[in-house]
Amino acid sequence: MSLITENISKLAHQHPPPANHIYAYGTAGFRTKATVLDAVLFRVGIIAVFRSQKLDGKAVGVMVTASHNPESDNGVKLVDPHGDMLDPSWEAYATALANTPLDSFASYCTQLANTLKIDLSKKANIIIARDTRPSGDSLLASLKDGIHAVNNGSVQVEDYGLATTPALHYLVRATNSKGTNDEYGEPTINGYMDKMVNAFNGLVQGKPSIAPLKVDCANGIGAPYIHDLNSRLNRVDAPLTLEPVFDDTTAGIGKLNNGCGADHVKSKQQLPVGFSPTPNQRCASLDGDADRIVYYYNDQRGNFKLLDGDKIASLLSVFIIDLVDKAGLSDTANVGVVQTAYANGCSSKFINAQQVPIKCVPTGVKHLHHAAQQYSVGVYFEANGHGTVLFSDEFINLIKNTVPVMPAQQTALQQLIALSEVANQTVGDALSDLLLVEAILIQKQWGPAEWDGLYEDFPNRLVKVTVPDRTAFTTTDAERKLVTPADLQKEIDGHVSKYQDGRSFVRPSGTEDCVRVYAEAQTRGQADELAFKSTIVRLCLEEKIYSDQDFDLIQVDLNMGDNFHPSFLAINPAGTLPVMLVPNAESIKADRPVEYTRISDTKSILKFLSIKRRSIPSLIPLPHLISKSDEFINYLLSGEVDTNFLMLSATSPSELELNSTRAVSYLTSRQTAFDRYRHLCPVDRRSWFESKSKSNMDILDIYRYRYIPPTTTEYPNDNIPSNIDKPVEVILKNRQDFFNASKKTWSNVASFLIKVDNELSSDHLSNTTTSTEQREQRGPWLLGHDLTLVDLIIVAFLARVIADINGSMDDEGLLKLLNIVGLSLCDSLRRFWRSWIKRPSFKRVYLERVAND
Ligand SMILES: CC(=O)N[C@H]1[C@@H](OP(=O)(O)O)O[C@H](CO)[C@@H](O)[C@@H]1O
Repeated sequence: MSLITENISKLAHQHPPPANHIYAYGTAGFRTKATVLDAVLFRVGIIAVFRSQKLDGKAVGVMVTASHNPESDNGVKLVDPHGDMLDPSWEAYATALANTPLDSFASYCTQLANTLKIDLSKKANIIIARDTRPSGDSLLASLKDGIHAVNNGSVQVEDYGLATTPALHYLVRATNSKGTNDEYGEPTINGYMDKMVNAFNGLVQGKPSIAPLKVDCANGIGAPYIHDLNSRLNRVDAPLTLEPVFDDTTAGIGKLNNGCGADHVKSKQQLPVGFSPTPNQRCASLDGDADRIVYYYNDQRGNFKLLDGDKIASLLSVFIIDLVDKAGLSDTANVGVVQTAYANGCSSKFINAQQVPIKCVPTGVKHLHHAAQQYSVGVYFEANGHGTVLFSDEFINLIKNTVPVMPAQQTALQQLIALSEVANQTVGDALSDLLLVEAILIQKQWGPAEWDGLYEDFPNRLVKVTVPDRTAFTTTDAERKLVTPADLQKEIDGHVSKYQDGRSFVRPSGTEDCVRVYAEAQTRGQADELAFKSTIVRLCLEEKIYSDQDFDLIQVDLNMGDNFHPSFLAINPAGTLPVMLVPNAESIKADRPVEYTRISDTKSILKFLSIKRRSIPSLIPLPHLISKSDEFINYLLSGEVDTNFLMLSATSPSELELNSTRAVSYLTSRQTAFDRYRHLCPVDRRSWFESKSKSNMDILDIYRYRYIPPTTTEYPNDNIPSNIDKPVEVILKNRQDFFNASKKTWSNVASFLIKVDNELSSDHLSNTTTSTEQREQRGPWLLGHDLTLVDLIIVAFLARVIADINGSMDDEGLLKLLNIVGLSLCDSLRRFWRSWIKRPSFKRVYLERVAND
């Protein structure tokens, strides 16, 4: 037996493994109850030395942490010399070593060293650190025992004590690259902080400050780091201040990740326990080793709003793609986003709409990291907030060597360089992500609601299911489809097909003994997305019994500004909905490419649909009632009671505040669409496009600047943001005009409802006065017994306005509307509404979606 084998054997016996325990080096290294980890840590010490020796003495890292798990857990993971995760081929050796019986352990080590052709006399360099868990100290001692078991006198250990996981990754890369052409930074914690903070300062220099950020440190190692970061940021005129909370790192009192931290916030979709931020206060939570971060806020109505890894990736990718554009590099560089199956469908839709490619990979950061390396700039994030932005070496060379020809290009290049230095290039890093997000928010002067407004998440659920054997579940297509158990996927598909935009998948967890079931569907707030005029057409299709085979229904997402996309403008240059394309029969018969006729005004579409289905009762009014019908239809389509404006309207400062979240969200995503599609807009539509963009921006400004007090003398001056780009008088005047226009529109609604109610209770079938009884019998529709187009238009209007005031599609909903506009009674209108809500067409267009919620 060699001296080393003897030494390993002797020390291994001081760290015996517990009986009947199987360990696996999973997505996050070894992770389990701290009480059964002693032997694992010892053995990881040995594999770390082997790894370093195999790589000619390059430094490898060992981090002792169980990240977001409870305080009683612990874990360990290895870091390769470039600062990334352990090479997957070595995960199997680590697993084998951890599970080898004590008696054969020393000989297995020698055998493994032989197989891997490791020269045990070579030097090794190990960098270690741990998080704040009470078990950390003794586990670190076991790790050191393992390292020294292979010590031939040339094994170097650098112990950084308490550190975050990403800082350790940084230290490993910085140590190995020191003195080379690719020097990553000073290999100290100070160097790590300095690199990020200096680059951040460059990004925000001269920008006005934004509100302080509350940072929940999960009572973990992030706490001292956030305090340190704050003191580094805290210079005169600093645009950012951090306010740490949950920063008690006293070990052993059970506070770590308990009721706080990123995992609590993300998985429970709740604030940390006992934390009550003020409305619109920007907050962030780190996890126990500060490699994850999620943001959130409570809106004005007290609703909790999560800004998770998907929202962070969206914010970053939009910002970066814009800089790459401005730097004149869009043709040479590719920006991509990497997500997992857990990414919310809306985030993928949003990112796709920015023409940024998305790659979906299996869960686990190593997969994301690897895929992101394929892009010039790869943004990767798990929905849980673990991620970063990778800049390829070629791209870094490109931005450093491009000679700018314009000041804007120079700024963009400088900002890209700074971003690449703020972003941790080795692993997801809560601190670095925080600085990236904050730099963008400072540049845009955005609060959380504006950021949140990029898109609205599909509602979703993530459920853990304990099964007897999770290995029975195997998947394909980046874990989005089950291969086994047989037929389960078919069943899932069957369920999913019943939901619009539904998506669901089941996969075995890589870190816990369970399978995870994820589901999302487009069920909330759909009424908002429904264009009033488009639902009239859908009602008409239902009333005239058109089947699915008769038409293709394509939904255009107004929330995302899809109606300003060049492909939509090619169909309808007016950018309005609905629009109908009717294939030209001659072209079909002549067997040439099908030509279409476009019908883009609601009235003509309705007439077309009604006339084409003659066998079914006509919706066209009798000739002598046409002018009456037109009077109502023309009014509703005239814009006097514009439903899109009503949705955004506010008649007073308090309503402005109350509506701000929804309005800012809607207006910001539209503004993003304008900015995105501007250069693609056909020349002859440019001035129209700009006027649309301007009126959108004007209303957005009214909401964004809602904090500016009406008379500046009454309030302290610091209530006025220093970055406003309009004179205060103009802002105040626009706001007042907006209140007036809102009041006028709502009063038009009231007058219109009274008019409809009067009309419904009058008799225009004959000039003779009818008794009340006869009136009751004359049918609930506006023109009498027969349902006509005007009824469709009125009910679609009612449904849209009721949805916008969060009313229900029943009697209560109408009463709520009547109450808001100050009307009572309106019996005939209520009867009209009740008749509608019973109709199958109404149920299909409005209620089936709600039922899915
Ligand atoms: C749904 C989810 O959040 N899964 C987490 C969790 O993996 P599972 O394989 O799902 O247990 O832990 C991993 C390691 O921290 C993390 O990368 C991953 O995102």
